[in-house]
Amino acid sequence: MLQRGEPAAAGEVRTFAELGLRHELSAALPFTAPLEIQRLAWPHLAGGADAILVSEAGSGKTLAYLLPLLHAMLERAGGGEQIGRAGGGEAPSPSRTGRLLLVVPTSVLCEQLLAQARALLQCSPLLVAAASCDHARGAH
Ligand SMILES: Nc1ncnc2c1ncn2[C@@H]1O[C@H](COP(=O)(O)OP(=O)(O)OP(=O)(O)O)[C@@H](O)[C@H]1O
Repeated sequence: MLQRGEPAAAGEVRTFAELGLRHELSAALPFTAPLEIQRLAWPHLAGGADAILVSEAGSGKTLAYLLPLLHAMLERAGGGEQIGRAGGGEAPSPSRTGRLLLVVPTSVLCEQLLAQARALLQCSPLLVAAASCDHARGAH
């Protein structure tokens, strides 16, 4: 479990580039500097470890898990090569990238996460989709 105030394993990095975030993702990101929870989470989640992220509301947890997990998928698909949408290339198969399943408790959060993931993936060939069971079950 990672708590606020713990020293970042990645050191006092100041930018996402210093964390090693792939260009396909950083190019789509409106920020250059990671927030504290994003610095703390990075080495664990990008390295494939399990982690529970704990910090106050609005502290940046969404990108803290989304960026390293998408980064890891692109690493599996492209290794050191940048892979992009240029030329209309096909999306890499899930057998190369792995699949990422995000489960959130409400359809509103689902919509917000979908929009954020789509924005982040505008320069990469990964595909994103969402499903909500609100209408089918009358519950989230
Ligand atoms: N590196 C960053 N630099 C500046 N702003 C950021 C950064 N990362 C995220 N934000 C912004 O911070 C705000 C809060 O982010 P986010 O919703 O991910 O927080 P959260 O911890 O998941 O909140 P909650 O606990 O309410 O779900 C958003 O407006 C987001 O765009």
